[in-house]
Amino acid sequence: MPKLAYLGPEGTFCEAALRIVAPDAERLPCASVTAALDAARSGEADGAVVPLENSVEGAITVTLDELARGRPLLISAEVLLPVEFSLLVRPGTAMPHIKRVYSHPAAITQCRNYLARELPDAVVVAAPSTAAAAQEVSSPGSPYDAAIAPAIAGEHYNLTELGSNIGDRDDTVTRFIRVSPPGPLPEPTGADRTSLVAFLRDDHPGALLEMLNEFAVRGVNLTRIESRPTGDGIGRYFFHFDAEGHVAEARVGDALSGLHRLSDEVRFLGSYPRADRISPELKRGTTGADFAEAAEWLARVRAGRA
Ligand SMILES: O=C(O)C(=O)Cc1ccccc1
Repeated sequence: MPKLAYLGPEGTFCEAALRIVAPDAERLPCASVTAALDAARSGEADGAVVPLENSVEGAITVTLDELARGRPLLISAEVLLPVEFSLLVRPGTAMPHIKRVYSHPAAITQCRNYLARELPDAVVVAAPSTAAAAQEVSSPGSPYDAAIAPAIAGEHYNLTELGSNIGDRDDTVTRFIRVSPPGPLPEPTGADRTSLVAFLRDDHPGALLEMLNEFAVRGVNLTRIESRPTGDGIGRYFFHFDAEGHVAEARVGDALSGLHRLSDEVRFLGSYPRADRISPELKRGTTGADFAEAAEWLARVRAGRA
């Protein structure tokens, strides 16, 4: 039974995602995304489940930055989890008593309209996770009056739900990933995603366009691109890419080697089945058979047989 670290404590969305991706795994709650990934890196856990992006708020940047640096980890699975937020208080607290609200930054930003409408004067403070906020609010001496967290966290920490489904949109989805130290890749399924990070070799006009071109000319569709600061000064960025397909497929493998040739460093972050099971539509000339036929043709040319 694998042991998987996750952003705890019990009751986070991350735990719900972990239960979907690995129902039988032993769970190791951690205080932060960094701590969960470190547990996977050190061998304290066999892997970790962490949030990567949200359909409303975008990237969970701590995860992007952690995966780009330090000991490499590979993504082996993803989960799309619909997220619904509740306003949770200690029993007996009424709306007018709420002066300080506590929650994970991604939850706070997704409940902006509700907070502006219902609690315009409340101070809103960032917590390490939604369930950490609920746990804190449940302690009698807490300086916080309410937490924004999954309803299940309210049950777990004996809180009362004063508002349910308080997110600005009711179709919000968060994408979580399972990562582990490098090892055999999941087999291609025909509906896969490949994640990677690329660092520019030198800054020049069209540098990003050249990177994108490596995907475009091989018919590889991108599902996410993100620039993140390297930390080495203003204007210095590296890039995260999610692409349709598996590195074992010719067009994806070729695009990655092209990117490798023109980048300072490419860090491969994994090829794994897409949670939505959507297969890419391949343009004529970009299928595996097309690449194989072209390689055979080139071999004939080189052998003087064309
Ligand atoms: O804090 C949690 O419960 C998490 O899993 C992180 C998070 C927070 C808000 C939306 C999605 C994920």
